[in-house]
Amino acid sequence: KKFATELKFCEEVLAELKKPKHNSFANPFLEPVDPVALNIPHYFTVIKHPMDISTVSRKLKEGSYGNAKEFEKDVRQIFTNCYKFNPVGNAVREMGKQFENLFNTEWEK
Ligand SMILES: Cc1ccc(Nc2c(-c3ccc(O)cc3)nc3c(C)cccn23)cc1
Repeated sequence: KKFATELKFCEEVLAELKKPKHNSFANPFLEPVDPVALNIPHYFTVIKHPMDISTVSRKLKEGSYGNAKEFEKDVRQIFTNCYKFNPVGNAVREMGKQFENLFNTEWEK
């Protein structure tokens, strides 16, 4: 796809991920994980590439993504971080699964 239309699509997908109606499962992924607030001081020793939707949004606005693939890579980093840190059975892990499902549905449109 032409560069501009590719990034326009990324903006549209991001807008959908941020909609309040998805808040029940998207919430933990909208802002950077705060290890102090969450009392998980070891977070940055476990997660080498922190990522969240607000950071993806900023990078998209700043023109940091050369193409849709680079955008997708950062979004999927959010999911892999979630699954690496939150063990099976943890509620946030299940929220990550729901959030990934939403992204996959929008991304394939
Ligand atoms: C002791 C403990 C265990 C698990 C968590 N996970 C967690 C995460 C999280 C999200 C993404 C991520 O890559 C890592 C963690 N976000 C939260 C929130 C918003 C509330 C409660 C728990 N949360 C927090 C504390």
